[in-house]
Amino acid sequence: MRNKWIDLWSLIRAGRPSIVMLAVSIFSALISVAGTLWFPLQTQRIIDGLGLGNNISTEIILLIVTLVGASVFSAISAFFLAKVGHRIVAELRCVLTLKMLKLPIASFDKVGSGERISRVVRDCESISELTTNQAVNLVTGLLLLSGSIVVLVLLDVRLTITLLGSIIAAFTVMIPVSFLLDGLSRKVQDRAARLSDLLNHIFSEIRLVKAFTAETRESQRCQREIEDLRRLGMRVSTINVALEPIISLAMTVAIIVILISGASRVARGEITIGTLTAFILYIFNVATPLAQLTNFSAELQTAKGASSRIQEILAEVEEFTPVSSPVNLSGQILEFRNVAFSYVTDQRAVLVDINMCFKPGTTTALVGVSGSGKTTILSLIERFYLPTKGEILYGNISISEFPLQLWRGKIGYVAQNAPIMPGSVRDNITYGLDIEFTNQQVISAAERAGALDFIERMPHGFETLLIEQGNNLSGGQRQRIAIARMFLRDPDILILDEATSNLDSETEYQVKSALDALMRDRTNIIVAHRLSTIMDADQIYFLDSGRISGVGTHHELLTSHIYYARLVERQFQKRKEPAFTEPIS
Ligand SMILES: Nc1ncnc2c1ncn2[C@@H]1O[C@H](COP(=O)(O)OP(=O)(O)OP(=O)(O)O)[C@@H](O)[C@H]1O
Repeated sequence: MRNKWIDLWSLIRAGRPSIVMLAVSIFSALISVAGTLWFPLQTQRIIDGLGLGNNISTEIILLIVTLVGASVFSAISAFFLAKVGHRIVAELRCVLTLKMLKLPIASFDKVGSGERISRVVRDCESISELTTNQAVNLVTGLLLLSGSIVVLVLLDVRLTITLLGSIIAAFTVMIPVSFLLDGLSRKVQDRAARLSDLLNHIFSEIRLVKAFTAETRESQRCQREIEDLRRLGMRVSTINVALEPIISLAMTVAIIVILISGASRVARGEITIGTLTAFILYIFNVATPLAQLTNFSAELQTAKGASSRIQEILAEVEEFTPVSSPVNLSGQILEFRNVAFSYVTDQRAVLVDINMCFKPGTTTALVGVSGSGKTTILSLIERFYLPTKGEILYGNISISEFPLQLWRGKIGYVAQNAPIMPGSVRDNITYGLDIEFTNQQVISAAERAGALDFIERMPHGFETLLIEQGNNLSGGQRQRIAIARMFLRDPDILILDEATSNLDSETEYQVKSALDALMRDRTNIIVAHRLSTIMDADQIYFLDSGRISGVGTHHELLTSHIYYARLVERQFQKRKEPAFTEPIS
């Protein structure tokens, strides 16, 4: 079990709080608290002075200066603490985001993106709440409480005991209620997060929802969450509604108790009327910090939970990358030697005894039924995962020995759905490339990818913003943007996960010619779905349940591999009746 205090403290330290700002803030808080402590005493002097018929104008000016000064310094203190707090959170969010980006893909298989977003947004916010508002309250509250008690004891011990007794009695009632409230508030937070997760899923898959006319079903699913949230919210409000009269009743009782016992002592001449007034004013100086401290303890629990979750992520092992590259990373043979692989989330063997060879200047197609392990092979080449057994070699050196950035920089990956990142067309074409490209280079890449025409027709050309997931682009246009990116990247190894979706013949022709140009003189590895691609390949690996069951050219496999022949017939000659009925694997 991790120590939550250490987790929280190390996170706050990781946020690199400014010592100077903290010092300014605490110094201002001290001045403000001194003013707040002083003003009841000043009021006492004014009242007692009035009773004695003294001139009190200087005292009144002093009171005003004290009150205004206390407020100004309280604001300065709160401002600087807030500044420190926000810096801590911003720093934490950056550290956490960078850390998550450095985690291996396997880590994302275990924890979904929704939960990760919640760590960066919500958990960091809890720590922000603690380090900004709550820390301000804690510092000023503790100072005010201890200072008030000292002044009260100096003024009158008996009345102090009466005042503290009545306030503590009131808080004894309030503390369990506020803990109940805290538990409920946390439930509200969790349910709100569930609702936002659900909404996130629904809206990111809005096409699926609409295609299956599932609007009513999804809206009912949301309604259930919204209803639960409403019920919880109502319970919080009911308790709050009950708590407020309890607090004001407790304060009234405390004032009445002080007034009664104080008045009798004034009558006996043991204290002045000014002292009694000061005591009444101090009730607020004692009660307010106590309420703040109760709140602080609840927020502290939330922040401790949040910091443990954040620390869990920070403790995860990042992708391994050696620091130096021993060889020239170009034009070498890429080879799989006895590779086996299983995903950590599912111990099943996904790849078994894979031996493959990809030569520079050739095109290799990976073919097989869905789930046979083609994409997994691409992921291993990209080093998204490490083989469970065996080795992947480049120029006879294990690819795990190359610095990750250098290795991935040699590879160009055109994914099936050609993902688009938020930003302009230009940003997307130059995505992930460190070198600055001239406009002419970007235009030429777009032209070679067959994308220039449609980009120029867009409202702002290369500066047109592509909305989320490239929804303002067609599938073929997205692919051509991805191909243009590859022309700039100029990789040695080109990996293509061919789109399964059908493009119209004109677009397919454009994409194919762009790809042909891109593939020239590279090591091309294609997960192939189109017959034309397969026929053009120099060699084909046929995958069957994670094993290679055939290798050769299209014509060789057609005659030697019955499953290949059947797959070709079934997948690519769809107009004909399938020639067989039994499953392929
Ligand atoms: N992230 C993952 N975690 C666990 N299992 C996975 C993961 N990705 C894929 N698998 C499993 O590994 C096996 C091979 O999947 P893979 O995606 O490599 O197949 P594929 O041949 O590319 O399929 P398709 O042609 O449908 O894309 C499948 O059984 C799949 O369920």
